[in-house]
Amino acid sequence: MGWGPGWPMARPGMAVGLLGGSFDPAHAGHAHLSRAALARFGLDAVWWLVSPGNPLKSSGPAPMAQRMERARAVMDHPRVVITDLEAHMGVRHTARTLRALVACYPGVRFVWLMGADNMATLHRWEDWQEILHTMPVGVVARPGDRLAALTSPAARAFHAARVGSDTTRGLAHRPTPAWAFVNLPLRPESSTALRESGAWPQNDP
Ligand SMILES: Nc1ncnc2c1ncn2[C@@H]1O[C@H](COP(=O)(O)OP(=O)(O)OP(=O)(O)O)[C@@H](O)[C@H]1O
Ligand SMILES: O=C(O)c1ccc[n+]([C@@H]2O[C@H](COP(=O)([O-])O)[C@@H](O)[C@H]2O)c1
Repeated sequence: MGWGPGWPMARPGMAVGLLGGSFDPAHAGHAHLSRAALARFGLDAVWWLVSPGNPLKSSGPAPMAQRMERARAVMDHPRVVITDLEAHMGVRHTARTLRALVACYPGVRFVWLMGADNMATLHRWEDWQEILHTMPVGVVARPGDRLAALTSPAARAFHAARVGSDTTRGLAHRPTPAWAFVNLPLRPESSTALRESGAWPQNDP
């Protein structure tokens, strides 16, 4: 598996945040998280990894082309790149994705980004400890999930690796394991709410 045509460019030393997600559909909460991550973690770019399908979700998302189109409409920012790299690589488990990207982009300082809800369940992901050893992790507050994230099995297991809130800007350059939690003005948007409201096509059966 190697770097391919159409993949985003990144120079060694660049700090790049990776926001994996179902984006079914993308919404203003994702855009808010991305802008905040650029500022709070001192990132040069954020790449959205629009997932072929969350390994823990039983029903598949809407077709990739539809989700990519919506993502591009929601997030039009010079430093945010919308990608379907996991589909190209044929992977959907994050540990495998991160392994591949680190190998394909030597010298690039990646940070895995996620909302607090995902930090709360990280211990159920494949090779989740490896994720924390592969790159620093930046977690962004989400309504209702702050406490669950900060008391989660992953947070407890990696308690000593938590970076203070005053030093999050250099997160990408920290030795691993390192993770940071940032409290932002919370955004209530969720893809579930949009699907339930009928504003987004139902999943394929
Ligand atoms: N409003 C939000 N605030 C902070 N983080 C968010 C927000 N919405 C989504 N995220 C984060 O963005 C990433 C991708 O989210 P995802 O595509 O699953 O959207 P979602 O709204 O959580 O979807 P669903 O409701 O289907 O679970 C996840 O890490 C998630 O925690
Ligand atoms: O690797 C795993 O086992 C794993 C389990 C659950 C979720 N993830 C990833 O977490 C990201 C957020 O997923 P979602 O569905 O909450 O948007 C997305 O990139 C998923 O592939 C990964």
